[in-house]
Amino acid sequence: MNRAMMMSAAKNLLTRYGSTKNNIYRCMSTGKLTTVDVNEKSGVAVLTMNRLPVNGLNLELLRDIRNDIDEIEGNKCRGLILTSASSSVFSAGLDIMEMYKPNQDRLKEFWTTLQDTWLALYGSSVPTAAAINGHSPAGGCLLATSCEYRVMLPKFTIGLNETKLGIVAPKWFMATFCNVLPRRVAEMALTQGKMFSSEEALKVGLVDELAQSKEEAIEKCQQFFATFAKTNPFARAMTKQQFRSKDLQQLEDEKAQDLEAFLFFVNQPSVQKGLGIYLDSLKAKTK
Ligand SMILES: CC/C=C\C/C=C\CCCC/C=C/C(=O)SCCNC(=O)CCNC(=O)[C@H](O)C(C)(C)COP(=O)(O)OP(=O)(O)OC[C@H]1O[C@@H](n2cnc3c(N)ncnc32)[C@H](O)[C@@H]1OP(=O)(O)O
Repeated sequence: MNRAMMMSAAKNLLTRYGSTKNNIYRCMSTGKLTTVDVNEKSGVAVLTMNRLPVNGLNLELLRDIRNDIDEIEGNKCRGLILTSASSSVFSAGLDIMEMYKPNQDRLKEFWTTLQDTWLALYGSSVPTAAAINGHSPAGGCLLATSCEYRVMLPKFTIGLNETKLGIVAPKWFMATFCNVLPRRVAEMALTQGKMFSSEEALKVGLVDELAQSKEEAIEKCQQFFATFAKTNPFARAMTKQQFRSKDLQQLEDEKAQDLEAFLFFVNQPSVQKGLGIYLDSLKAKTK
């Protein structure tokens, strides 16, 4: 984060917390594929992804999540908990249909919106946590690891499985993973495309706690936010943003090249072939 960005972030935060210390605001859901419910007492917003069956991250869902994050920030919420309306899938990651035989204009818009959603979530000044109430591969894992804290239900899986699909996780996916896991564990898991069970994820630190139900997971996320009760929100947010500034700045600087690399990679005939085979294998499962 450069000096100008830092000053602007500081100004935003001062405006937000300066005069509103004791007020609680209600956030409104902006999208059709998400809902946002605010606990009026705690001021914590629960952002629920609701694109069933698997919360595949298509352009519209990403837009809704992005707009919700902006609204939650703007409405001075005290925390953001990301979760899913499905009882078995947090998010299946990027909707592969967006990348398979794509319309090129939409493909550009899709990737740019993913970049912006990540910048907004990873760099959010509001405390963030994920209540991971289902499987969370690839882009689902990216969303969860972009948050500051993770509580997961048992018997699901989470990880960056891109190498198993013949694709490469972009640098900022990897940086997000490395912000959570020891570097050695992250490198092994990334190269293997490893999906961790909930129990394994807890053991390596990919998630912070397990919970037996979604309600319990949300409660544990709220308890995490309560650990900031005696901290100054401005100092807290600036510390988080400075801690993450290298990763954020890198994507800000390389956004155009990252988009170009994505477009080039996705349009390779061998990648298209691989995506088609993978989609068929997913569909064959349900027959
Ligand atoms: C130098 C490099 C520069 C740039 C890099 C370039 C490019 C690439 C980077 C891209 C990074 C990619 C990130 C991703 O997120 S890719 C997506 C990865 N996701 C997965 O592999 C998950 C696949 N899904 C599953 O494993 C299971 O669906 C899941 C989540 C465990 C749930 O299982 P279940 O409840 O049994 O549900 P089904 O499998 O029956 O699925 C129901 C239905 O949904 C369809 N579906 C599932 N996942 C996806 C998906 N990700 N995209 C699109 N569609 C999906 C599935 O086919 C079923 O469809 P149907 O029509 O049969 O009902």
